[in-house]
Amino acid sequence: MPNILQEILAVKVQEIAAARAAKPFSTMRQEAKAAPPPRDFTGAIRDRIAAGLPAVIAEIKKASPSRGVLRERFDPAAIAASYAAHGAACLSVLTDRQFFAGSGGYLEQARDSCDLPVLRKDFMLDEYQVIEARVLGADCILIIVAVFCMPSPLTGERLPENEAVARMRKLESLAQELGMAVLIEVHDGAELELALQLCSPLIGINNRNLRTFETRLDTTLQLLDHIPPARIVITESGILAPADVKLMRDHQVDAFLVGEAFMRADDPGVELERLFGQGL
Ligand SMILES: O=C(O)c1ccccc1NCC(=O)[C@H](O)[C@H](O)COP(=O)(O)O
Repeated sequence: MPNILQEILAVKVQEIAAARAAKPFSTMRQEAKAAPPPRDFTGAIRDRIAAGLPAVIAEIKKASPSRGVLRERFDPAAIAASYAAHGAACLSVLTDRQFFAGSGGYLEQARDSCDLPVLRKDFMLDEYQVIEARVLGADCILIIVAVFCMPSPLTGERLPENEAVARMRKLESLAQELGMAVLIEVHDGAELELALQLCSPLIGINNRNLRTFETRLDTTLQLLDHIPPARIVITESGILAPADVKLMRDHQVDAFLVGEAFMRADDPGVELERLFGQGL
């Protein structure tokens, strides 16, 4: 039985093939030149931390495979404006349609309604998606290391480690060439070893196991000591209460990626302040 990540990747492979057939890579490259200039995603996080504040990447997602529909009344522009008014450092917008009810249009609407840098939250496999992210206006892409450690949806074979790293490096260099930041996401020690072979400073530790959905904040605490101080640790998933924020900050984790807690609230920005305290 394929796990959810494998199911998602199988769909991505088809989506990428269809997108490439509809608009070639070279045309997308041209379109990327006309995209709005990138905003400094890493800088926004560093500035918050340097000021002694939590750096919150506030997520915009209508639904998820583990939770179903999170928010019926879904207006990405209004949510982004509320996040900006209540102290978010950056946005994360789900663009996957089939599993998260997202879209590239949501990213554009969110980015247009504020001046925060935006992460395109999707399952990146191919350079085409990186260019597409920039065309949409994204300032950061996500590289999920688990994606490159899975058996391929096409061949059923697992990539050797050096090949997995080479593929991730290709995506990372293209993103950097286009002026975007890269958030590298890991869930365990083996993935972290591969992530540290890339050069982006942003290391996301996903507390959620994307194969089983089990979410444990301990995941961040266990991996922390293995991350060199030059990298910025971002704890992702399952941050629901002020006590979760305190636990992380007590361990010097000051950057957060939060979705569900905000999406379930009447006003996501007000919930951000409630969770992280006023004065952001
Ligand atoms: O959330 C899921 O169900 C999920 C399933 C498969 C792949 C990824 C998935 N989620 C992406 C995320 O990691 C979260 O959107 C993000 O970290 C925010 O988490 P949360 O605050 O718990 O919404």
